[in-house]
Amino acid sequence: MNQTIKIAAIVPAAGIGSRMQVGHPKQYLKIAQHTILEHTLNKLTQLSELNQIVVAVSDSDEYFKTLKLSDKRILAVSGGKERADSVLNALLALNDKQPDWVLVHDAARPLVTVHDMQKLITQCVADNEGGILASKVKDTIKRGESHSLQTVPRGKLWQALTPQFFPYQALKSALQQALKNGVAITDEASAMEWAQHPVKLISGRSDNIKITTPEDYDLACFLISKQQESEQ
Ligand SMILES: Nc1ccn([C@@H]2O[C@H](COP(=O)(O)OP(=O)(O)OP(=O)(O)O)[C@@H](O)[C@H]2O)c(=O)n1
Ligand SMILES: C[C@](O)(CO)[C@H](O)COP(=O)(O)O
Repeated sequence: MNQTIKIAAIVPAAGIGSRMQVGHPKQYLKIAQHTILEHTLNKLTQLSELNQIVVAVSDSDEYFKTLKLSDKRILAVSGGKERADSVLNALLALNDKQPDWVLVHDAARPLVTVHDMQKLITQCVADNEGGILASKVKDTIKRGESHSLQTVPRGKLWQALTPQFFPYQALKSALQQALKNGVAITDEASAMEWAQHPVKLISGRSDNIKITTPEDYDLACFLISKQQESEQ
């Protein structure tokens, strides 16, 4: 990796975790003695390619300051109303650092592997194109509400994961313009697609799950124990 390339990570961690139904932000649920956010940051801090790690936290967050985070690259900024607002706040906070690339990774995805993140970075930098980790759809997909209306052809369907990795200036501009135009943005790639920038699809592990509901938490507890066993 060219050492002159400046890469910053952004961790959206300002959500309330309503679908987890635990009464506090899910990123502070404990798994194997550490919070989900700490597990996620532990993965990111293994990337020597990162110059900064900007964590977007809610202004009402009382938990982040209690974490024992020793990595000097970690910086907290205010999150926003929606995930995209939190990411944009973090992008604006990086204005003085002017990174070349940003790696945006959900706090709620602690299962990501360092290998997958390095693969994403390497392939995007080599091709000078932004991209995302994604997992090819494996199930039959139906469209409908109470009844199936259609079986959706799945040959070209992917589940978007994170990290999502884009040139800093292009992403900041695309996200600002997309939000100003009222575009529905649920990930960084949707803003880049709207702005007609390329979005590479880099195959990532399907167990890089987003912990959203109670059953995701139970699965993540098992998966993290397996990851820790394999690291011993
Ligand atoms: N205003 C927001 C909303 C979400 N996130 C972050 O974006 C990631 C993915 O969002 P999601 O899984 O939807 O988390 P929540 O919004 O907390 O969950 P819910 O939708 O169930 O409330 C999470 O790490 C979450 O903390 C954020 O930084 N700022
Ligand atoms: C960014 C993301 O994790 C990609 O799948 C997803 O869009 C986040 O969606 P959420 O509704 O904010 O959890």
